[in-house]
Amino acid sequence: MPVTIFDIKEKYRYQNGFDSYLESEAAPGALPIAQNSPQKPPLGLYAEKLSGTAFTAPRHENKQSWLYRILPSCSHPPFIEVADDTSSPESLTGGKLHYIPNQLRWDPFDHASSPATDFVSGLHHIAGAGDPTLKQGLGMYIYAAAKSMDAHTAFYSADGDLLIVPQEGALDIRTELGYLLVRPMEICVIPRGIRYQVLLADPAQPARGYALELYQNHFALPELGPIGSNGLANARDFQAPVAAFTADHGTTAFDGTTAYTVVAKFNNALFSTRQPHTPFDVVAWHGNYYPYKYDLGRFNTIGSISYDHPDPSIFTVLSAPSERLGTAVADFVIFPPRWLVGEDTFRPPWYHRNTMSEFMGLIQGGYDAKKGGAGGFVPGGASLHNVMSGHGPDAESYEGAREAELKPVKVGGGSCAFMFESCLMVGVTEWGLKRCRKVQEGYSEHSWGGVKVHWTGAGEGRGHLLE
Ligand SMILES: O=C(O)Cc1cc(O)ccc1O
Ligand SMILES: [Fe+2]
Repeated sequence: MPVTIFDIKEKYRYQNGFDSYLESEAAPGALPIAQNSPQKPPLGLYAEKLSGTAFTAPRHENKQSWLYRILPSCSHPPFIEVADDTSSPESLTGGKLHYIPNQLRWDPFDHASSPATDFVSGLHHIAGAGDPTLKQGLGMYIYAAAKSMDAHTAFYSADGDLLIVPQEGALDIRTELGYLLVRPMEICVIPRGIRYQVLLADPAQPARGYALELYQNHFALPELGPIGSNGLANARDFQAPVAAFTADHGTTAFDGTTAYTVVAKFNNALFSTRQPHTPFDVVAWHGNYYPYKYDLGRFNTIGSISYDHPDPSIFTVLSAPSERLGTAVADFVIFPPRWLVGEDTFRPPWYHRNTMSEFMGLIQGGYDAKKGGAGGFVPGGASLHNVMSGHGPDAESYEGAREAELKPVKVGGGSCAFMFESCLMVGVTEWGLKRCRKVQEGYSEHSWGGVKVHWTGAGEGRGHLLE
């Protein structure tokens, strides 16, 4: 049957709200009224709770959802570890982490080299910190997929919440809780444990992008302080799916004729099991633990309308707090097109050494502090400026901005860079340093080797006490 616009609209209906309490049923009467687990849930469904925080987490942090499904997700044979050959391009494990103070930049990462590579086999661990077994830290990933995941395969991660940033190719993501269409310039978050399948929205358009896995805590909207009650990413612009299910449940859960594969990411290793029933059999759900998407074009950018370049925290879309107030394990920050009007101001980012680490990527266009083109900072590439690794505009961008006429300028029309910023020192995997073969030789020399001396003062000096 040809797919019609009506089908597409039905498939991608959303409910709006960040951290809201939502509910959806794909068959009338599937949600129990006024209780969660009746003796016999409606329509012969099973009730299953999915928790995203400890049962006893404070109310304002508590995240749970109730799923009403045809069969419970425990009904599967044991998981078996998938052999991981780290020399294979399909290896998720990036290898040991290397901690180095040098500035690093990567050319655009390759698209999938094999037509058989899907989202899971094309997911590469590039950098990270901490440990999923301790639920501490984060992992950063690059993905490249040439094809949709098999229609009978679902994936989940026990390691954390995955923030996906498509750079090329729209993703049609089927989750247990419903569908999300995520195009470049949109992002989504799939919480820990939720099973999903990543399909290419256009099978002719291979997908490539970035991802961040949060081993601890969950993303929240940043505080707005004096900005007030609206601004940056507004809660109502986050979209959650509506329930969508298929009734394909085999005969018994353990009969030999297995039809569906479930792949689990567990401590950065992959395990799989096969079961006769589809994991996408959730007929209804309610709760505040759900996958969501956000269109970066809806970001309400705020900046200086007087002078000086503010901290990039004003561009924070989502923030995952650490235990320390105001300090994030992971901030997701974007640099969208915006007006620069600052008077007597060096408008690009200042030179800096940061206690936080900064992993940056470019979704489209250019970035005002770095030259583009071959060997520059280009879409699909990345950079890492680790804890206290000095950086800032390259020499060329500095000279340009120093001399620029300070009229109002729209910077970055049609462009969008982003940053995964973390309070943790970030290690780079073997894949990131070597196997991907994208590290730019001489990045720091090309960028800052040529910074000019503009000093106009004397050859020596010493501070004097005021008399
Ligand atoms: O390093 C970067 O390009 C990211 C960045 C941007 C900015 O406007 C201020 C500080 C900062 O780290
Ligand atoms: Fe920076």
